[in-house]
Amino acid sequence: MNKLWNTITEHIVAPTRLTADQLLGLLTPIGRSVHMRRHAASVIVARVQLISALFALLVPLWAVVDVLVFDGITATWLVLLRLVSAGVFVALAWPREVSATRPYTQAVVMLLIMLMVPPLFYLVSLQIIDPVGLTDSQRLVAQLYTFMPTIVLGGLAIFPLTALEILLFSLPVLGIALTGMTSGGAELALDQHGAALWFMLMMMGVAMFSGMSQSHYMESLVYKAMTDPLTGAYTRRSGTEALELMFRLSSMSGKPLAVAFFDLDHFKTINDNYGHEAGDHALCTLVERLRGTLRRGDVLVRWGGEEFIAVLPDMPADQMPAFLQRLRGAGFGTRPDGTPLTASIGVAESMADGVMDWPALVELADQRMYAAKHGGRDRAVLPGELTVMLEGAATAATPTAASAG
Ligand SMILES: Nc1nc2c(ncn2[C@@H]2O[C@H](COP(=O)(O)OP(=O)(O)OP(=O)(O)O)[C@@H](O)[C@H]2O)c(=O)[nH]1
Repeated sequence: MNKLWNTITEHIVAPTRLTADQLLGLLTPIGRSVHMRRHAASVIVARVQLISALFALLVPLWAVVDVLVFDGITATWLVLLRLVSAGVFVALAWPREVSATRPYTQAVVMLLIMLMVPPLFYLVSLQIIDPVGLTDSQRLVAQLYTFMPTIVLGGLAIFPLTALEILLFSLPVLGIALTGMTSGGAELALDQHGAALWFMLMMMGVAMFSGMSQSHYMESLVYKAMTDPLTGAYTRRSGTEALELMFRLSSMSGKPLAVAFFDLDHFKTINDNYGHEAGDHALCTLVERLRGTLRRGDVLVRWGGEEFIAVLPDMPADQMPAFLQRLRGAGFGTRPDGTPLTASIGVAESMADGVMDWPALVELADQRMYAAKHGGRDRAVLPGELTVMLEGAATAATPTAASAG
């Protein structure tokens, strides 16, 4: 079964492989990390600006065709419509910074506005052009406008969007196209409506496939640039960027942000007794276990050699014991001699600790990690200096119950 899955995903998203979790991430943006969301948002904003700049030039230029083909009044209305559309495109193309706090919202709004202009142009053009008594050339130009919603659906393919996003962006465009078809009078017969709809749905499918591949490719590149090659955790540099953004977002939304600082106990003895490779293996196992426990949207950072921090958005201090229970269940892996690998953990939470910025939050978690070390290791110190013992945490096969003291 696994082999079949790998073969399928290898061919679909070659040259990279796709895990079930990654596939879920391509279907819906829910749970995407802030980093990925910000990268996707900056790609979307940049592309919207580029296409809008192009359309800001092309849309008024096409007025020459309207003037040559249609009568004076129709051409005047169409030219006016073109000027309004070009104005919207100019506004979208205008140089601007990607929002530091709400990049995704900005990207969605800009993309939606850009996508709605051509279908709305088509809808209004139906009111301007009288379908009765059109000459051949007038009919040809008018029919070209009916393609606008379809072109927009195809255009979605150049954005790194998930399947759900493509669907949501397509719905208003399809709605306008249907409205246009039903108000287009006798010019478009029902059989043509069917073909046009079928074509639009196909375009939507192509856009979905392309958007998902782009998202996956973008995420792979971003992932490579941001992660530590040994463990796959975020590097300290990308981790601090994520922390800064997540702290700002949590302050704005009034939600708590927690940081758990992990330091493996007596890690040096693994290197000394079994070699550096065994030490590397232990670090990778730790990250794998932590990953299994963290939620989508949590961020795991390799802060230093055998020090890691987990950034946990929307995690109030009173949920920490449950979080530690889950950690205990997964364990941190074993030493080469089979004994459990243990860690000392310091946890800080923005609201319970009343900290004003992310460096203070990390500093506090670090201090509590040291308190856990000095208290005897293999334990966690939480806000309010509550200590949670973690004995046995590393025995992956036989998780034990937590005891707070
Ligand atoms: N194998 C391996 N070892 C590393 C890596 N990065 C740091 N280390 C080692 O991690 C060890 C950290 O040792 P210490 O800071 O003395 O801490 P410890 O032995 O874990 O003891 P306590 O923290 O006091 O429990 C050092 O020996 C580093 O060389 C790495 O990427 N791979």
